[in-house]
Amino acid sequence: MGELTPGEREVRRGAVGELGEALRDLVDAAVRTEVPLDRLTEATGAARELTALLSADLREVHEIASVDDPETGERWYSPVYGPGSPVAPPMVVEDFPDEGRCVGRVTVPKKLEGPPGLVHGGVVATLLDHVLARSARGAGHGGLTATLTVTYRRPVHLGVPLVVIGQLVSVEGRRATATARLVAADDPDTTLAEGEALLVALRAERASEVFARTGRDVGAWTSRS
Ligand SMILES: CCCCCCCCCC(=O)SCCNC(=O)CCNC(=O)[C@H](O)C(C)(C)COP(=O)(O)OP(=O)(O)OC[C@H]1O[C@@H](n2cnc3c(N)ncnc32)[C@H](O)[C@@H]1OP(=O)(O)O
Repeated sequence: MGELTPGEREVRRGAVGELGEALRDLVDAAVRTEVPLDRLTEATGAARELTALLSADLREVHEIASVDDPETGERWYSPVYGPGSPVAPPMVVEDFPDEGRCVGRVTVPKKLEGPPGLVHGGVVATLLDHVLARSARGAGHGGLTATLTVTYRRPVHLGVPLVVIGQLVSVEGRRATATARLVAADDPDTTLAEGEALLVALRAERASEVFARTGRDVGAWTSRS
C-alpha cells in the first residue's frame, strides 16, 4: 500500500485498532480456554481462515506500516502500546515532554504471564524499557537502549492496574540516562520494579544504514527528532 492521506490514515488507524482489540480478545480466549478437543480443532481451522484473509496483502518484514508515523516514531503495531498489536498488553502512555517524563497505564493480561498469576519478568523489563526510552524521546533525545538495569522489588500481579513512570535524568552529547518506576495504581508509594537506562542516539549516517531496509527516513532514533 502507498502513502495514505492524513484522512485515509485516520480511518485506517480506527480499523486497525478495532482488529487489534478483537485479536487481543481472541488471544486472551486462546490462552485461557479449556473447551473440548473438537472445539480446539474447529478454532484452529477458523484461525487459519482468518490468516488467509489478512495475508492477501502483506508488508515485507522491514517495511513500516501505512498507519505509522516514522518521524515521530509512533508505531501502531508496537508490542508495548500498539492499538493494532495482538501481543501488546497494550499500555496507554501520556507524554510530558517539558518535564522529560512519561506515564504509562497498563493492566497486564494472562498472555504475558510468567510465574502463575504474575507478570513475566521480561515483560516488566519491556514496560520499563519503553517508558525509559520514551521519556528521553519526548524531550528530543531519541536513541536506542544501550544498557538497561532492572531491579525486581516485589511480584507484579496480572489483572491489576499498573502505572509505569519514565523520567529523563541527564543528557551528555548523544547519551541520555533515564530512570523508571513501576507501581500498582492503588498503591503508588510501593515500588514493584525500577529501571535505569543509557540511551544512545544514532549518528545520522549510522541511522541511515540501520534503517535503510525500511525505505523511509526514520528520524525518531537520532538526537535530532
Ligand atoms: C513514541 C514511541 C517511543 C518508543 C520508545 C521505544 C523504546 C524502544 C527501545 C528499544 O528497544 S531500542 C532497541 C534495543 N537497543 C539496540 O538495538 C541498540 C543496539 N546497540 C547499538 O546499536 C549501539 O551499540 C549503540 C547505538 C547503543 C551505540 O553505538 P554507537 O556506535 O552509536 O556508539 P559509540 O561507540 O559511538 O558511542 C557513543 C557514546 O555512547 C557510549 N556508549 C555506547 N554504548 C555504551 C554502553 N553499552 N555502555 C556505556 N556507554 C556506551 C560510548 O562510550 C560513547 O560515549 P562518548 O560519546 O562519551 O564517547
